[in-house]
Amino acid sequence: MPPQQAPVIGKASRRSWLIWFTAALVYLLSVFHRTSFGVAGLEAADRFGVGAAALGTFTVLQVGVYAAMQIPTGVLVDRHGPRKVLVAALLFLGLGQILLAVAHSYGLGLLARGVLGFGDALTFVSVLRLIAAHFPGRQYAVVTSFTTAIGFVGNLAATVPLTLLLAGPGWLPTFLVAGLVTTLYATVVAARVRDTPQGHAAKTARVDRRELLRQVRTAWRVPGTRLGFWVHFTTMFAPNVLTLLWGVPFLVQGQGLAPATASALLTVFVFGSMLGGPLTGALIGARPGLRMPLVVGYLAGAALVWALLLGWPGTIPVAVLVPCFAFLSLGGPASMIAFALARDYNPLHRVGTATGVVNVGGFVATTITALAVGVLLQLSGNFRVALLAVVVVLALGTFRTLVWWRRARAALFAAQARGEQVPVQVRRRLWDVQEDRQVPAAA
Ligand SMILES: N[C@@H](Cc1c[nH]cn1)C(=O)NCC(=O)O
Repeated sequence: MPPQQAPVIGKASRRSWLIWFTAALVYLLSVFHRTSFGVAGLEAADRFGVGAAALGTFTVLQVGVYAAMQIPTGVLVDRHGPRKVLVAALLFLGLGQILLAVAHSYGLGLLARGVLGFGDALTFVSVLRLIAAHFPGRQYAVVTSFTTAIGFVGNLAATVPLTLLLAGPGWLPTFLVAGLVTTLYATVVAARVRDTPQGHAAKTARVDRRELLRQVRTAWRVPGTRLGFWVHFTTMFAPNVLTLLWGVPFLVQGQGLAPATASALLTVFVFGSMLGGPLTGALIGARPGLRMPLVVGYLAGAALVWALLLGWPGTIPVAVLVPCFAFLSLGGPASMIAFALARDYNPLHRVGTATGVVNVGGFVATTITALAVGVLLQLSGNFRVALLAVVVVLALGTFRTLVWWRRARAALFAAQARGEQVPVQVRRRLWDVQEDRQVPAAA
């Protein structure tokens, strides 16, 4: 087992904030590259000579690679430290974008987005691991939410500014410069980032595959990690499915809106998350006991929103769509609660792995739902029927979240009874598992 690192007590230093900011800019670049296909899609279709279905493959491939790489990323971060993994992330992101700049065939385009998805997958978990090492527990949620807010600047840069660059200098110079800048930024990260306030993480001995699997299994068995997985699964997939793939087709083909109006409506998700993230982070940082009530409140509200969207007779007015999307945009900030659970219920040397496990949840749910919506749309030709896939995944995720909330609480009661320190003090309720059926303790 790797040596334990001391958690930060008191306040984070100025140096830790600078290190975090340097790493958060990697996440900004990552989100910029991830979302750049949103506005480059039509030009890509022209360049590669493909239709809309083939374009959808780019998104599914990218999200699929991202999801598949989360657990390996967590393990890599715990073994080698976030600095090295962030440097690797920038090199893959840069290479992917440079390949895309010069690609003229669909095959090379797909390879480029796959490489880019690989680099993207290495980023977020590394930044969260860095935050866990550099900041005290009570600041974790708020610094994490600042990170995602910075990520949304990358998302915004990939909208109008990228459209202007593609229309002006064009595809090759735009993506080439974006790729080169990203690659060069790796030198800054290598020079400035430190894994822990003391320097680099203590070197861990080489561990074999069985030991790595044991590390993943141990993280997965912790009720707090499992709860985090289901919280992430259930809260963030619907905003993702709408913003990454089906939002524009639903609004244009299903609701008869102009493409420009549809794109403008989807920015509600960006601004909602940018505002909601720091608010949620500050709230749960100050009152960790509110974490699960907030998740359950969001899930109940999301069920109502989907009932309204899918049950609305005829065309849904924009005045209804805007508040509905604003509410759904809070799914991203709510999903950050999942990472706070992973951080609180795992020792620091396993936080990367647990974070990776949790992050698989939302992206697996996104991939499954995006594919299911496509299949149902093909079969029915009706968006209301196709989007029922969202409702089914929401119901499944809510059920599993409630099951694991109850189990995680039982583990907390058991730990409290043993006199152990627990992240949140909880009082037994009528619906809690009874004492004679307690499950093993978290962490
Ligand atoms: N929960 C998201 C981030 C988020 C926050 N607000 C809206 N979205 C997440 O898991 N992000 C991972 C990533 O790589 O972006």
